[in-house]
Amino acid sequence: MAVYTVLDREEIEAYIAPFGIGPLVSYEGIAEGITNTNYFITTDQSEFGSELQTEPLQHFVLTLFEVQNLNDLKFYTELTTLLNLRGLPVPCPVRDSDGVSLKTLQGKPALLIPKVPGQHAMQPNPKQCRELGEILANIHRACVDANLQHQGPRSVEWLVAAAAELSPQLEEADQKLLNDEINHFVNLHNSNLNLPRSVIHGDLFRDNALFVGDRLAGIINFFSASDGYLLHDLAVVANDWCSEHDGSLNHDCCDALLAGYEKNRPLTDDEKNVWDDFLRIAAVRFWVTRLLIKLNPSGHHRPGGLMEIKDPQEYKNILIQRIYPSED
Ligand SMILES: Nc1ncnc2c1ncn2[C@@H]1O[C@H](COP(=O)(O)OP(=O)(O)OP(=O)(O)O)[C@@H](O)[C@H]1O
Ligand SMILES: N[C@@H](CCO)C(=O)O
Repeated sequence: MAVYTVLDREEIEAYIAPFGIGPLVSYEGIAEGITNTNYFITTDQSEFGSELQTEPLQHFVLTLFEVQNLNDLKFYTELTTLLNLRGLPVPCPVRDSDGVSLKTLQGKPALLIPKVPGQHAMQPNPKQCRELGEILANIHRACVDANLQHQGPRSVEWLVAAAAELSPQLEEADQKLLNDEINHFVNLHNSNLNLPRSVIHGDLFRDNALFVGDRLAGIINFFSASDGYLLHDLAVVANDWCSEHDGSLNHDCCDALLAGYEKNRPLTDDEKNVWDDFLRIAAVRFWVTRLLIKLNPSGHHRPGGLMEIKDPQEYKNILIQRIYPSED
């Protein structure tokens, strides 16, 4: 569940009033998500629309941030507004008449974001992967053009320190797997990689995109966007969107993802040379974050309960399959 902070009708009505989005019709806590508190909000905008307006009800997501810091949220607003203005399917926070979007509710930072229609593609097809690749490339191009910069907490140094903390808690075989991969990554990182970098989404899993049929309606959850290799973003997507149950790569989906991406931003030769390494790095990164939560759940409490624990084994399987791909 992800309603850590419970809101009542009066609180929500008072919060949305300055945004001029019409009176509250309904609200409902969102069960999905693990980090923040989210509510779906429906308002009636008929008083603002013409008689020709066919859909007076408007839908939003009200997010209360349980962990993000204000600096990250200001950057999130700047980034999503820029991408939205570039015509990309990325919703950005609603502003009040003074141009303010970030306010507090129950003492926590909060944002009101238009709801994207559609469903998460939990079993994506190649067409959807291709579409995602095309849009991801355009997001990367927009970030490079705007020369955005924002430091995130998940640096190489963080990964090395996290692995060192985890290692003694793992079985011998897993310790070796983790330490070998970290060494492999550090060696690669120190080899003067000359790869394009910019701000990246960093967590573009299937539950952070919505499709109407095969059309990508929107990408959400840019809350941890920060500086990184563009190729890392693409590898995170490939691992989550293009893996079979045993972790092996679904080549139809992955080829479609890469073809869509390269239509709008061809990979450089240097990027192609390290693609397989980046799939491994992206797998280790999520194996580590999931292990950290699983092995230290008390460090991940929220006001209303414990965070959902995502399965580290899934990412260990993906990692093993990227190192030793099974025969097709
Ligand atoms: N703008 C939006 N439009 C449509 N649905 C949304 C939107 N924002 C959030 N949701 C829905 O709410 C769910 C939870 O949101 P989100 O993924 O941001 O949760 P979180 O707990 O903040 O993040 P995470 O689970 O990735 O750590 C999403 O999976 C999605 O189904
Ligand atoms: N997408 C992440 C959780 C949020 O960062 C995971 O599946 O491990």
